[in-house]
Amino acid sequence: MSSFLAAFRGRVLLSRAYGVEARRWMSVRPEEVASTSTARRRKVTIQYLNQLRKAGTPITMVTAYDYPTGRACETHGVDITLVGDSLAQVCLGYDSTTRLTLDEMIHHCRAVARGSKSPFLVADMPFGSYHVNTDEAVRNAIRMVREGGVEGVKIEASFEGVEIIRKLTSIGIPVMAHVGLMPQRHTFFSGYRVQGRTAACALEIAQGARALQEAGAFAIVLEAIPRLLGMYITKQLDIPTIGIGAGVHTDGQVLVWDDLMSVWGGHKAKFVRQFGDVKSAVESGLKGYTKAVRERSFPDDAESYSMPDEEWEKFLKLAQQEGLRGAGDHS
Ligand SMILES: Nc1nc(=O)c2c([nH]1)NC[C@@H]1CN(c3ccc(C(=O)N[C@@H](CCC(=O)O)C(=O)O)cc3)CN21
Ligand SMILES: CC(C)C(=O)C(=O)O
Ligand SMILES: [Mg+2]
Repeated sequence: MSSFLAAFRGRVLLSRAYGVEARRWMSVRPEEVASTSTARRRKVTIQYLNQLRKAGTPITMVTAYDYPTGRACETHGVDITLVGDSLAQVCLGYDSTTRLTLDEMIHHCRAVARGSKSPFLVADMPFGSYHVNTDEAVRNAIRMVREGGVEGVKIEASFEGVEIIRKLTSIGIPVMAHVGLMPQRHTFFSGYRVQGRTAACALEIAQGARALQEAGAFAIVLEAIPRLLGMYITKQLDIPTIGIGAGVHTDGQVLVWDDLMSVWGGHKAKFVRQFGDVKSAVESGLKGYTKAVRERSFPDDAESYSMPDEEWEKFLKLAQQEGLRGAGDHS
């Protein structure tokens, strides 16, 4: 499909989903979006992401699980903030994302949403919240939008996600697909394994990705697949691809906050690069604090409060009259 046709089709799909207001809104330049009367006043829209893709400007996506990380993503110009279900492991201490409940996810979405106004805000639908049937998936996605305040949802699925994506898109909930390594299926696959290393498996992933695009996904995460396959799927599709362990030729990249900031002390996948060193900052901060408290160098006078000398003298007299025991009165 030519990119013109794709853009047109995307526009029709979105117009159908969002109505006349969206058609007007979508024809404005992205830098103007913030000043339109749209409710969220987002700077980063689906249209803007597609423009980045067409311009060959890589899209940046980072996970966030709370208000301060949401604020940081906003302040430092991240394009998409993802409330990933990695939340379960890096933030809540579960051993798998499959343990995360929808209520827990929504609780964190609300915090991130309060801190993140301009990046496009997407959240993972937790394991089990979209698997039983399409009606339940719709009901739960609506909760994530209405209660969680997210703009789009992400689901880990290949062909089996087509119907859900079609339905959610038709009612105006943008869906990001996620193929390749699907962490919510780690038990079935006996671990977190690179996917698509054989011709047959690669073909299945490529065809699945195409089907999810046709179903209406606005973007797709490619996780842990060979870089050649990441490049192939990116060329094949008209929607942005966001890679994590899918090589450098995808339209964008995503990493887990705790991985890229070196907070996460657990297993580190091959695709992780540590750009920040929060772990060292935390270590030196806590060591310094506990040492200063123990040697009574914290707090100093500037970090505590004073009172007028005459009030202090009056207080001591009053306290003595009342029979209180205090400073210099312990013997
Ligand atoms: N901290 C963190 N980062 C993540 O990226 C992440 C989470 N947690 N939790 C949820 C899922 C789990 N993910 C994972 C976990 C492990 C590997 C991993 O170790 N993969 C092997 C592949 C080995 C192979 O098949 O050759 C690796 O060595 O990279 C990959 C993705 C991605 N998600
Ligand atoms: C790593 C990203 C893509 C994710 O799904 C998560 O953080 O849960
Ligand atoms: Mg996830």
